[in-house]
Amino acid sequence: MSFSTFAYTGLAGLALYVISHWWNNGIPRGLKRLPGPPGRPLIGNLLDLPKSKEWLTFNRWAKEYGDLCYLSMPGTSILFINSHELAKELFDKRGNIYSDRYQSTVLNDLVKLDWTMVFAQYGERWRRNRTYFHQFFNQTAVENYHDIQIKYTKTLLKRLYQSPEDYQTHVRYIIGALVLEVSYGIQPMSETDPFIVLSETTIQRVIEAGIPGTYLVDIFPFLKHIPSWFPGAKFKTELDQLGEQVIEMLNKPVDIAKNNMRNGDARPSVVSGLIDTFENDSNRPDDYEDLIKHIPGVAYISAVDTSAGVLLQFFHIMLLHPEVQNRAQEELDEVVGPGTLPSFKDLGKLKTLLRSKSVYGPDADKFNPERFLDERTPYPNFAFGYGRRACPGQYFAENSVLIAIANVLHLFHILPFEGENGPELPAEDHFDSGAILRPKPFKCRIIPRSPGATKTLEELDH
Ligand code: HEM
Repeated sequence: MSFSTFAYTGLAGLALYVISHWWNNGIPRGLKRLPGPPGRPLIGNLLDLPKSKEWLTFNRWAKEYGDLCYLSMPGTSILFINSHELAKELFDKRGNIYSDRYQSTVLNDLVKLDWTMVFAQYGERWRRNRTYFHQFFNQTAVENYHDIQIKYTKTLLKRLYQSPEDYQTHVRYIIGALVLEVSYGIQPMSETDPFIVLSETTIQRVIEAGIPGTYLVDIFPFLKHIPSWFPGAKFKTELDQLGEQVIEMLNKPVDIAKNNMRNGDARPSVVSGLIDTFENDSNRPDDYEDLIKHIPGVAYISAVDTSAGVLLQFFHIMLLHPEVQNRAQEELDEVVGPGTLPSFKDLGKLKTLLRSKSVYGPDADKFNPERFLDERTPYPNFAFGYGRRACPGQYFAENSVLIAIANVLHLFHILPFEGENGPELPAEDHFDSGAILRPKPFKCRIIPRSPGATKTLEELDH
């Protein structure tokens, strides 16, 4: 096929595709369109998708259109579910039909991330991988990681004491190191460790590539068939390279872990646990070597940005709500006492930390952790999703984040940065856009709460 024939065929295909989609607007005949922003001819709601502060637009749509809000555009449609009850009904009760994942052309087909449990289609392969994952991250299994979580919490305290202005780097480092150690038994010594750098850059690129609209091929999936040499097909080479980077990220730490096992100096980890399981199993699956890479790999991909994001939100919230900070510190003083660090046992004795009005009442939008002092208030675990695809890392995440928060609050005050014109506070909505909500960088002061806290910090051995 000559170049021009190919180009014309492509354009004709595009026109047919757009017209047919526009004709029926993605809705089967005989059914009514669900409520949602009206959209434009040909492109539907493509331009309605917000480019920043998405949550504000989503919130406005929820108020305007109700529990269900529907958007359609070439290539895909989106249904927002704006009620806790409806989400429970669909994902918990009807999980057998509503547990699939959106198959992204960029992430699934081109970067080839369909092996990860996060993006996998609902089915046998996903179920089996989730069972293996669960073995290492269920509510009882995560107790094995308490010591490692305490170790990195102490590292965080020490680093905050030495260079509080770099708190964001410290948070990302300790979460990355914690997950590397749990997954592979590897202990990275600093944020410049090659594994940390490789995984940080890879995950960042995956997150960016996954934002709908970063690549046109997400909107016009047929573009994935054009050959890499075709003008304008640079995206294919870029996404191929990203796929190779992901494979490198999966392979390298497993090779090190296996090497350590051969030399007899491996720490227990998800990788060593899987190798032990498969070694003694005559019925092990044919692709067990892949599972040894994929199970810790998916833990790493899913754990770091989410957990670090929540910890960074904690600094943001404490700055904006000093009264909540004081209240939590008073409670820590009562439960833990001076000269000692909060432990996992103490967490059970502490009460503290979404916005569903039907669940939390008319002031659901207000940051008011005291509402959880009332034992009738439902625990907000729907932050981890609903139904069969709900987050399987929830217990590990809660432990990592809560032990760090309790320790930081017990020893430090988080205070506004003193600028030339007085105290500076980040705005309430000072957040980056994207699938994982993270505050944009902001300055603050993190100082020991008392001479006793300084002494405890001086004595830390990490
Ligand atoms: C505070 C931190 C975290 C939050 C807020 C969070 C939240 C979520 C949410 C909302 C989902 C999607 C659920 C759904 O589709 O209904 C999810 C999925 C997932 N999370 Fe987490 N997560 C966190 C930490 C972690 C950690 C630490 C791990 C691993 C140890 C992890 C592993 C996963 C995996 C593998 C999935 C995909 C599950 C599937 O599709 O079957 N997450 N998470």
